[in-house]
Amino acid sequence: MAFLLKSAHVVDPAAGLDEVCDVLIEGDKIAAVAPSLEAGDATVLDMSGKYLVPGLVDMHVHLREPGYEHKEDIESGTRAAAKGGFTGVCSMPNTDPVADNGSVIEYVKARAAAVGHCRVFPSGACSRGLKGEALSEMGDMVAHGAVAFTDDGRGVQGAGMMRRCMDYGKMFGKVFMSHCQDEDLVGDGQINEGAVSTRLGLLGWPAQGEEIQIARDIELAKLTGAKLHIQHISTAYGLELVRRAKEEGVEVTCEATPHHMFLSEDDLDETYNTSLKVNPPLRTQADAEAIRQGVIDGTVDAIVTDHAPHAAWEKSREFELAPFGMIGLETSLALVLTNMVRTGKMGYDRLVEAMSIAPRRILGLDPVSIRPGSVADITVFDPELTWTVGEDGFESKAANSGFTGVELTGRATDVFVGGKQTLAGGAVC
Ligand SMILES: NC(=O)N[C@@H](CC(=O)O)C(=O)O
Ligand SMILES: [Zn+2]
Ligand SMILES: [Zn+2]
Repeated sequence: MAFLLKSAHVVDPAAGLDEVCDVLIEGDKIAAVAPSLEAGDATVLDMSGKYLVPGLVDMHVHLREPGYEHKEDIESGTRAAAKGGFTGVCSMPNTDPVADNGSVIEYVKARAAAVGHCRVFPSGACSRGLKGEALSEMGDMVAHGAVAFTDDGRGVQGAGMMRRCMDYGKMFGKVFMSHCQDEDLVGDGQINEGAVSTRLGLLGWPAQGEEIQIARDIELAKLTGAKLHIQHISTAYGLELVRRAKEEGVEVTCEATPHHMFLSEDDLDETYNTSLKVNPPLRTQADAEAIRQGVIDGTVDAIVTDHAPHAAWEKSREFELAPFGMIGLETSLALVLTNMVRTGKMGYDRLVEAMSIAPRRILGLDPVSIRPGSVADITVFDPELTWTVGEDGFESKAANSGFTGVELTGRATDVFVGGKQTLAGGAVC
């Protein structure tokens, strides 16, 4: 199958492209990129007015399969990813059974190959059963295609355990993605500790409950030489710790979510909207501003969703009993376009770095670029398309978005994965 994508505004800092041109896809590869290409036998798609970028990758996604298919499964989660403009996602291991050995990794890959609407790069647990007690089968998982290690959903509580994970696992060359949460300090904390938690009568979760483990893991990365990636960073000081470590030359990267960039504890009110209950919690407006600044200046390497679907009945409970997490795959690109690019805070090139180039680099995936010979993983979006979150439902099985009812401008229209169209005119194929 061949496609000629005509007259799109191509942005790819890795290829030095920021101009209107045509892109020819033949088979699974990009065959040509030039101002005016002949169609030949190719299907011609007019992309004028749209932006075309190297396929977006979300390196933090909970697909929930195996075990929690009532929340999401690999088909529905990757369907949501395609709708949101993604060509690939990194799946988290907090499934049932936990992805802590090669057979669960193999299962995720096989399901993704059979029913997926995008590529799935599985991550594997650091510790067996996410218990923080014994090492997972890291070598077995890597042999079956795991791209990273993480106990996401929990912090590894013991510093000695984290050290052993890093010391052993670093021989596989994969990155350690750290969910930073000191359970003793956070306890049953529900939202950020401060005036809002006091007013709403909810137990507080101090910033230090996250920052202590960020500081610890940076020190452990220095001790072991392992590659470290801080997940869903939410506080200004946590980001400052990463900034300083980078300046010192430590191999550390970090990611942030749109909800930590564009929402804050001040969005929580007496409605006790459980969609706003996330781990780590929404912080202060100053924290959100610092995270946005970090995305602009590159201290935040990657924008991720931490797409965490839950069934309606699980979220429709008392705030303290509802699980943590919100969905994000279908809103991430639009939120960044609306709040960062349209407002002039950052350019399309920075968006491509944070949502496409950096995630692949951190996970050690093959780079994708808009140039001849590259794999044809491509995202096309209309920067002028205005829509309201949730108005047509979600492709995800879940609806626990913190942005429902918000009007956004910009949306993915077409996606290609290995030359195969997975989103066409806004509809998942
Ligand atoms: N982020 C969340 O609030 N929830 C995640 C776990 C996690 O990412 O830590 C989940 O699995 O539901
Ligand atoms: Zn987490
Ligand atoms: Zn997560």
